[in-house]
Formats: sequence, structure tokens, C-alpha cells
Amino acid sequence: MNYLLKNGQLLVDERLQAQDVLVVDGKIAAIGADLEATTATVIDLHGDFISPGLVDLHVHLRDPGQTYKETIKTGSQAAAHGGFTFVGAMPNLTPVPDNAAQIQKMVVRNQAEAVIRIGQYATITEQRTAGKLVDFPALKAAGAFAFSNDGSGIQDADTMYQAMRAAKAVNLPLAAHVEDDSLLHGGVMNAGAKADELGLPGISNVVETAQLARDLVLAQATGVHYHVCHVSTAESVQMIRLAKQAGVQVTCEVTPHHLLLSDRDIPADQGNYKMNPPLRSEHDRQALIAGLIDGTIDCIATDHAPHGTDEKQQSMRQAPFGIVGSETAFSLLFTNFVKTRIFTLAQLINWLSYRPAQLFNLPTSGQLKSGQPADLAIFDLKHRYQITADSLYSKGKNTPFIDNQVYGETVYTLVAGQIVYQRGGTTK
Ligand SMILES: NC(=O)N[C@@H](CC(=O)O)C(=O)O
Ligand SMILES: [Zn+2]
Repeated sequence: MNYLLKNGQLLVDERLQAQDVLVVDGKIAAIGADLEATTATVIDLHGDFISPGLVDLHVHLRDPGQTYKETIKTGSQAAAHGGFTFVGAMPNLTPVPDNAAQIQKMVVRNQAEAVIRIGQYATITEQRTAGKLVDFPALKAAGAFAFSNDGSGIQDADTMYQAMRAAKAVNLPLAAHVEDDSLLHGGVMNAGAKADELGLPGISNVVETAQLARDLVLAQATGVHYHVCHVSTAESVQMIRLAKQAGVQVTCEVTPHHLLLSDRDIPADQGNYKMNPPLRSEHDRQALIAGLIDGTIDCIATDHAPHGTDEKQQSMRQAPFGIVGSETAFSLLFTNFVKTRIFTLAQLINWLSYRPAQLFNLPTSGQLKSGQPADLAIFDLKHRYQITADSLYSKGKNTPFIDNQVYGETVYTLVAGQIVYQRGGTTK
């Protein structure tokens, strides 16, 4: 099916301009005013915003292993609902994708079962948390798009050093969840006044920063592309800023929730406010926003982490870490940062599309240009709506943002020129 998207608004030189987009054979065939086509289905967008498809380097699809929380299908539908056309799928799965056969299987399944494009992370070490490194060249050959032990930090310095050398040798990014277990002390939320008030054990900033400091030194020594997952502290931002100045090949992501909330927003001991890393102080949150604006933080990634409702209804002491994010990222960020003029729309789209695609050298371009794959997200920036649990395609409803009033609803998502999400259209 070919489409002529009429009466859209596109970012041209960072400003919205009325344009049409013609999609032929899965690619963008033309962009311009008053386009005409004889063989394409015309869709009138009534002034909606046409964005390059969003790219999320960090999601948890839970399949295989915990399919009651999410599947490749539901997680990809959730991503499509959020305007994402590519997601990087984390390897905390059972069985663990730590060998070529399992990566091959995942690549085939992702392609067959997902409605969008998926990049599959392989683990860095066997069983994800063991000390023995995976076979990096074999996993790359099997289709891994990057390496990560997300969910756990690598505790041993030499293991990380050798992993970085191996990732460098195969020229793929190594994405690190930085967390020093010895400093954790059973914490469940950010250490500070709020944790004290709620009587909950705290996670201090050094849990992240002590391991990050080690890794930056190792990254410099090895020359690897070292990507830091979900940075959360002011000190992390400053260390990464200095490392970049020193020429370290470091990039990093921040989540929407760490930009939007700090620990003072936690109303009570509720599982939906428990995630790893935890919501930090307001000082940290401001440093993350500043780091994004000055380019220290490269991109935004959701860390979409679906869990069962019962699990998350428990106290933070018992609930698992993580919240869903695919379906609310764009609208929450657009409403709270673009409409309030803290970010421009062009900045937000850069952090949610072009920049992550460029960082991980992805097939999806993050740009609207003739000849590129027609991976597109179309958002309604004018109509206000409410985030509801019912509207989520994810099996996980675990987000503190339910009932938020937002702008930026997804109207269509297209992958390779085919509609994979349509507002009010498809069945769940
Ligand atoms: N982010 C989370 O809070 N949880 C993640 C693991 C992780 O990234 O820590 C999960 O898999 O649930
Ligand atoms: Zn993580």
C-alpha cells in the first residue's frame, strides 16, 4: 500500500511547516507542499505533526521468560502506540540470549512477532550475571545489535575491561547498567529525606557513580563505544561531561521519568514509584535536564519495564523495580517540556529519534528525507487527552502517570511504509 499523507506539519529548519509526504514501496518518495499522486491512498492529517519514527534504545519485552508481563507482540504494539518504530530489547530473558543459537532465535522471533523493528541486545556475560564473557564475534554474527547486562552492573573490573576490549574488537556498543552491588545495602528508593520519611532503605548516588567512574577509565583505556543506560545523578552527568571533553567514546541515555519526577513527587510507599535507578533528588533532576540540553546526555530512552499489577501493588520493599514507558514518553515530554518551552520540539525529536539512531548505527534513519525508509510517527499536538490504564497496549499498567492530562497523542505509526498503529483503528 502506498500513501499520500496530506496536510501534515513537518519540522523544517527546526520550525513546523505545512507539508505532504508521499510513501511509495516502503520509502519516503517525496516531501513537499501540495503533492499529488494517482496510485496512493490519501490520508488527510488535518495539521497533525509528522515525525521520523521514534527510536528507543532501552525496553524490556519479557519474552521468553515472563510472558505474563509482556510479549514481543504486546511490547511492540505498545511501542508502536507510542510512536516508536525501533526499540532495543534488553536481554534479561529466560533463556538468556548469551549464545549465538539463542540470539538467532530471538532475531527470527522479533522479526516475525513484532509490529516494529527490534534490535536485540546480547548479554555481556554468560547467564547475564556470571563472570564469564560471551563470545562477542559469534553473537554479533548471529545478529546482536549491541551488548548489555541490563538489570545488573558488572561487579568485577577486569570482567568489564575484557568485555570492553571484546566489544571494541567487534565494533558494537557496550551498554552498561551501572550499579555497584556492594554499595546497595538493600535500598529500594533514593536515599534522602523522602526515604527517611517513608521509612524505606535508600539507594545512594554512589551506587551508580562509583561504578561509572571505574567504567569511564576503562572505556578510555579500551576505546570502546561505552553507552551508559538510564543515568540518574548530577555527578554522573558531570563525570560524563568531563569524559567527553577528554575524548572518551561515551554516550548515554536518560529516561522520561527521571526528567519528569524527583523523589519528592513520591506520594507514599507505592510500587509504581519503584524503579532502578530510583527517582533521584530535584537537584539531580535539574542536572539531567541541563545535561540533555548541553549535549552531555545524548538521547532519551524509556526503560519500558512491564510488571504484573499485583506485583506492583505491593510496598516498595517487595515490588519489582521498573515502570512502563513506551506509550507515554512522547506525550509526557511534549506536554511538560515542549509546551512549557524548556525544550524545542526539534530537540525532543532529536533525542527521541535521530540521535539514538545515529549512536547505534541503526537501519532506521531518524530523519525525514526522500529515499529513506518510511518509518514515521504522526502526533496530534492540539487535542488534550487523559492517560488511562485501559488505553495501554502493554500488558503492564505499572506507571505513576495514569490519569495525567497530556497533548501529543499518536495518530498513526508507520514502519517501512505500512501502518502499524492507528488511533481508534486496530484491535488490541
Ligand atoms: N529498570 C528497572 O527498574 N527494571 C528493569 C531492569 C533494570 O533496567 O534495572 C526490569 O527489567 O524490570
Ligand atoms: Zn537497567
